[in-house]
Order: sequence, then C-alpha cells, then structure tokens
Amino acid sequence: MLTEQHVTELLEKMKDPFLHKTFKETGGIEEILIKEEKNHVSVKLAIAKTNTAEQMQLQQEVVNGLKELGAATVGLRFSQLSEDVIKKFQPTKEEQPSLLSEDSKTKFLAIASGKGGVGKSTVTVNTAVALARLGKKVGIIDADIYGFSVPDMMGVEERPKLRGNKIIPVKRFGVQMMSMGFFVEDNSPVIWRGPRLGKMLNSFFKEVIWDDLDYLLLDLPPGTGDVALDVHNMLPSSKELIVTTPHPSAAFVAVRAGQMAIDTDHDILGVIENMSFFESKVTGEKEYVFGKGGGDKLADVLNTEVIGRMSLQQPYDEEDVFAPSVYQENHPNGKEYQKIAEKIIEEYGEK
Ligand SMILES: Nc1ncnc2c1ncn2[C@@H]1O[C@H](COP(=O)(O)OP(=O)(O)OP(=O)(O)O)[C@@H](O)[C@H]1O
Repeated sequence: MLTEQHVTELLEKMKDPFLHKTFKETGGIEEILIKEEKNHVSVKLAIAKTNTAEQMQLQQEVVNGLKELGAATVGLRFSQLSEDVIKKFQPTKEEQPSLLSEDSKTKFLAIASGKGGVGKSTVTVNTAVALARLGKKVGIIDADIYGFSVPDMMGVEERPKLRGNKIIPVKRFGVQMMSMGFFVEDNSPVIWRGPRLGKMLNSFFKEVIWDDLDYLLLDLPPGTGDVALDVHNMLPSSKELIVTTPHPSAAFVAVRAGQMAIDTDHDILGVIENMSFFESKVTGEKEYVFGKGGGDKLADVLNTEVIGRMSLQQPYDEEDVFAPSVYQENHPNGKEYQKIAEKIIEEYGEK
C-alpha cells in the first residue's frame, strides 16, 4: 500500500530543475495527501521557477515515479520557492522565455470527452476559430496523438517549417496548430508507447515557436484510459471543456472524463452538448435524434453548466475554401461557437 513515507522518500531524491538540488535540500515538498480509497496522491512542490518547460519535465518524472509506487491517479501542484531559499542555492543558468515561462500570458484550455466520435476535435477546432474571430491569438495542440485529426479538419495540407531546430506552427483562420499528423507519412498509425509519446507532447510546448498566444487549446485523447490519463498529467494547469452527445450512455461515460479532469486538478469550465438536435430546413422543427438531456445531466453531476448546444449539421459547402469541419460565422453552429468563445473569455476574466 502507498504510504506518505514512500512518497516522501521518492520526492526527497528528486531535484529542483533550476537549483539542481534535491527537494530534501531545498525543503520544497509542501504537501502530500493520500486518498486511500481511490489510490490517489496529491502533491504540492515548491520550485525555483514555475510554469516552465522544466516544470513539465519534472511533472512527468513525479507522476511516473508515483505511478510506479502504485498510485492510480496523481494530482500535482507547484508553487514558488521563497527568494531566500533560491538565493542560498544560486541558480546556475537563465531560463529562456517560453510558452510555459513565468511571464507567459497564455491560458490553457483542454477539450475532453468520455469516448471517441462525439465531436471533441470538431469542438476544439471551432472554439479556436471562434476565439480567433474575436481577435484573440490562438493555438491548438492536437494532443490526441494516436487519433490526430485537427489539420485535416481545418483543411491544412502544408507541413510546419523549421527555424534552426525549432518548429514554426502552421496557421489557418488565424489559428496556429501543432499535430502529430504533421510528422507521420501517408496517414500511417502512430505506434509509439508512453515515454516517446510524452517527449513528443513536451516538444510541442518547448520546441515550437508559438507566436505570443492568448489561448492554447488542447485536443485530448478520448476516454479515460492510460493515454488520456498520461496526457492529463503532463499538461500544465488548465481549464477543461467536456464534450458529450445528448445520449444518456455518452453522458454517462463523459462523467468519468470530468472526474479525471478533477483528479488531475483541472477546473471544468463547462459542458458542450454536440449533435443535440437536428433542425429541419423545411419546417424548422427540431428532432432529438440522439435523445435529450445528456448534457444537462453531465453538467449537473460535474457541478458545472452546459455552455453550448450544437445541431447535427455539417458546415456549408464552399467552393473556394476547403476546411471540412470549420463552421462559417453565419452558420447556426458557427454562431453558437461565437457564444462559447465569449463565455470562455469571460470565464478567464478578460472582460
Ligand atoms: N454537430 C455535428 N454535426 C454533424 N457532424 C458532426 C458534428 N460534430 C461532429 N461531427 C462529425 O462527427 C465525426 C466525429 O467528430 P470528431 O472527430 O470531432 O469526434 P471526436 O470526439 O474528436 O472523435 P475522436 O476522439 O475519436 O477523434 C466527424 O466526422 C465530424 O465531422
């Protein structure tokens, strides 16, 4: 059984990534909480610089270490070590400014679902485009590494360019994006396992020249399996949108995705009910093809609200613009996404 002593022993040996001193030396272990019934460990560590790429690396190390000790889920928070302690150990090198650096103003928003096919990637892409339409600088990381679809949905055929050994993201409709899809040939399957996967995701944060982002949206892998959990644990602190269809069984599995967000210390910003209804073009009548109430039920259980309901409808066909999943601004779903984007901006306290 996992005990506080085991966790302490593990953490005391690990090092602060900037001071290169163990947490035993820096006194950086601030809190260890174990929920025995769920096999969940919550840890708070003080480090010399928070919200950096180094923090992510450490985050991964801590999570892997705790899982090896037997934890099923891990909640990890970081805080700032006091100036006095930092001075005592004198940092060795200056860190480069990055997306995850202290002065970064980028807000993270992850999009999750209980199962595949409910429209999680469609929601990611359209929420990003809607934020960009409101003048925000937006990026997407397609963290659904095995099931990447963002470039395809946005009709992107070009690949990112390199500057030195850094990658410049591809941009369309004002949205910068990075996806595993750019690095595989001919749509072949990705057969990587955990560590390499983690490295790839890490490099999407560290080795990409993101252009001054206001928002970075992350399309998470569907479900609540190992990959989804690993990705959750690797992400910096972020808010989440949970996507479901109105069908009761879809909403039921989505509860678990919501629970995973909570267990990994991510706030749930709201639920999006996709494919809520079909509206007849002829009579304007709504038909509830997949049933009713799934989104409300899910929001209820997760103590949040439904912030958007999308009709079952494809974007309009356009002759000169190819982007199979991007709704136009005047499309009913496009308008609904604008409302969601406004709500997000409000939630992040920008208005
Ligand atoms: N509101 C909608 N109306 C019509 N089709 C939709 C709608 N939302 C999504 N779709 C279609 O449903 C399919 C699945 O959507 P999407 O790929 O976004 O789901 P997903 O949850 O991300 O799936 P996965 O996680 O398995 O990749 C796509 O073909 C998409 O175009």
